[in-house]
Amino acid sequence: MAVYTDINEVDLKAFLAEYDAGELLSYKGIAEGVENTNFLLHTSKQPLILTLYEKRVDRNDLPFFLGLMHHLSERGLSCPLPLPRKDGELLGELSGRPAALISFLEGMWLRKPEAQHCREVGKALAGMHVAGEGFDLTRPNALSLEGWQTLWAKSEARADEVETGLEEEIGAELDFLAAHWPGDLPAGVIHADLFPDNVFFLGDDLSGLIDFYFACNDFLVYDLSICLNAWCFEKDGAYNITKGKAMIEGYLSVRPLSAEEIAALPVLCRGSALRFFLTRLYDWLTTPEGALVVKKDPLEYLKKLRFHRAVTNASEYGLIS
Ligand SMILES: Nc1ncnc2c1ncn2[C@@H]1O[C@H](COP(=O)(O)OP(=O)(O)O)[C@@H](O)[C@H]1O
Ligand SMILES: N[C@@H](CCOP(=O)(O)O)C(=O)O
Repeated sequence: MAVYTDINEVDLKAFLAEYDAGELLSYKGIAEGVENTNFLLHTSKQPLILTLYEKRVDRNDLPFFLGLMHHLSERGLSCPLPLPRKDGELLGELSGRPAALISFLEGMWLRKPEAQHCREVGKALAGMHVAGEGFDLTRPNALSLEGWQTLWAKSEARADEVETGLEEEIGAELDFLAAHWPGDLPAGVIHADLFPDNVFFLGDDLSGLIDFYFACNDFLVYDLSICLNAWCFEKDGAYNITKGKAMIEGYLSVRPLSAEEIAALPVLCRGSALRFFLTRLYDWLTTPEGALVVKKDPLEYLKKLRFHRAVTNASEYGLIS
């Protein structure tokens, strides 16, 4: 559940008065999500999402996230559009938190995505990469090689509580990735968290992408590796090559991949599996029992990481050369 900050009607009405958003009819907290507090608002004009940015989001990054949604939306990507206030600002404040109003996106996320949906996600991801060209703000990826080391330093001593031998295994993995991470690949704005819960569908049609709060600048194909990890494994831990093939074909139908990008895919998949393992491990070890947020299982990503370690060629992900 993710309603960390409560709001009252008087403050909300005062906040809304800064926008040309109509009269407030109703509002309710949204239980889903991990990072921020979200409310669904109905006004006399339109449904809206109100997001209050919580502590883990750096206030200095908000112009990047909100500006990016605006940029992508203007270029035809279906994603939430931040509403400007009457003074032109995209950001306000409510209950002591930075807060924004964004447009409501129709659709719901798929609990059991199939290969055809993975194809749509591949297309939409490449569409986002193309639409992101020309966005003039930049944000380095705080969750790449350096950030992993920082996170690991906070969890390393207790890692073996989760599985014996982890301290050694992850230490070696970090060394491997530091030595083999690609130096130069096509880069741009990536979503960096395009998991099933951040992609909406209406029936079998993809209706839009949400949750740009990990977006940053990095290798474009790294984003594809994140999606292969998030969408193409089954509950039993097996990689589903049919889904992977569909996702890669969908991506390639919009944006080609160079030989260097293809060759780098196995190591990038290792990196993205490690990235989600590390954030989950940190949360696993530090979230107090009884907290209102659902802790995600780090071992799911350890299994994926071990799978990628055995991959020698991108064709094992379903890529047909
Ligand atoms: N623009 C939107 N349109 C419709 N629903 C949204 C929108 N943004 C967020 N939501 C709802 O709020 C939930 C949590 O949003 P999300 O951005 O993923 O939060 P968090 O960053 O905390 O993980 C989503 O699963 C969805 O139900
Ligand atoms: N996708 C991440 C967690 C971030 O959650 P989100 O609700 O912001 O997408 C994971 O699965 O570890």
